[in-house]
Amino acid sequence: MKILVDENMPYARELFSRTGDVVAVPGRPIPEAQLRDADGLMVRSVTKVNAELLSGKPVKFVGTATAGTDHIDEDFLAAQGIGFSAAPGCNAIAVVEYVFSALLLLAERDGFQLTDRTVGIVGVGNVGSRLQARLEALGIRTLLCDPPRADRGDQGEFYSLEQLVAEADILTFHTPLFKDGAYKTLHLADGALLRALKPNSILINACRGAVVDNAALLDVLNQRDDLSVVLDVWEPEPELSLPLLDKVDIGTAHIAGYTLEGKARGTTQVFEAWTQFIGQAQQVALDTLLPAPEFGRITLHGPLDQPTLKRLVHLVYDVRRDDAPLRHVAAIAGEFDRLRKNYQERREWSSLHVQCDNADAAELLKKLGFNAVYQ
Ligand SMILES: NC(=O)C1=CN([C@@H]2O[C@H](COP(=O)(O)OP(=O)(O)OC[C@H]3O[C@@H](n4cnc5c(N)ncnc54)[C@H](O)[C@@H]3O)[C@@H](O)[C@H]2O)C=CC1
Ligand SMILES: O=C(O)C(=O)[C@H](O)COP(=O)(O)O
Repeated sequence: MKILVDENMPYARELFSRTGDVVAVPGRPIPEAQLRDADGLMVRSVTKVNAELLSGKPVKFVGTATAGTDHIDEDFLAAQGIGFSAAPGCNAIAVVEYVFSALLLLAERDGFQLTDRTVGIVGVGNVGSRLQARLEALGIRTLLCDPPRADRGDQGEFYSLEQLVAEADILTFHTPLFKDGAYKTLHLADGALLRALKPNSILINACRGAVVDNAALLDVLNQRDDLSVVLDVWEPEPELSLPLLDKVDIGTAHIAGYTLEGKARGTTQVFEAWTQFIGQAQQVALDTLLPAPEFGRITLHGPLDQPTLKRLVHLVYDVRRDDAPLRHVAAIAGEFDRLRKNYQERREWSSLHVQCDNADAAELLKKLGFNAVYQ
């Protein structure tokens, strides 16, 4: 059995080689000749999987080690009887921690308390719901917008996008990219929405670039200098708008989900789906794969206020480490993907063991996802 895996999938070689011969390939562009005798194809979001790529090829199963699936023609796969699995939720914690890193940075820069702000979350799935839980643990008010969930009658209070725009100080997008249909998200944040944002709002997009109309955003930023903008994703990628990058407060190369844990979960989720598909079901415990983190243990004396939380969060991950390199190389063809391929190891907050001498601080840090104890 031959299995093609994207070279940007940690642990793929060691896992998939348990079931066949593994060939690691770049995802953009994928070397199509390698598909002529491949049984399995494991991709990331940069590979468009459709009739053009797979017609006439023997591939029987496609896995994507990602949460988003807009790069996959699922109807085509189903029509051809090709098995498919994505990795829902694999990197949701990473995206949440990216958002926190950015917000704590902007709060320090602009001198505000996050507890004085209302956060509107658009798309309340794996990312959005974890973000809500952590914000609420800190006492930060959230407003949720998720029409598919509201229409399904899911528990919770859901608001319209218009209500979020009218009330939220921070608006953060965590939807899939749907190009059409009842819940279309293409250009969900269009010129009218962007112009209507409250004064001094923060806009965050860490889902898919085209959920925010990037040309309209640049127009609005040329007219309004009160907005702060955090963009991890761009329209289009990898050729982002350099004038827009120049205008945003934080700009990164689609790496919000790139913790080692998040990527490894993506690999293990599709590996488990593949082994089930070929009738050799296997399960993988993530902690048997991951190395010890660079910073493992720290002692926190006293209570947890916002500046202390910011220092702790930034010890694990400071978003500026990804903003500066993008600005440095964005004008050079191929560098967006190179930054992503050579991504410096990043870990999740749970990798940091925090010993606290304050019981409330320990309790809160645990709720936020740190490995905290009171002693
Ligand atoms: N920047 C990055 O590195 C990453 C980006 N993503 C992107 O973020 C998206 C969300 O990720 P997850 O939370 O894991 O996905 P998910 O599928 O768990 O949640 C998406 C939520 O959006 C909701 N939704 C759908 N249409 C909507 C609409 N028109 N308005 C408001 N809400 C809508 C869905 O009902 C669902 O609850 C992914 O589809 C992916 O494109 C995900 C992980 C990493
Ligand atoms: O999971 C998703 O959806 C994402 O956006 C991934 O973090 C993107 O990473 P790549 O698949 O493009 O490496």
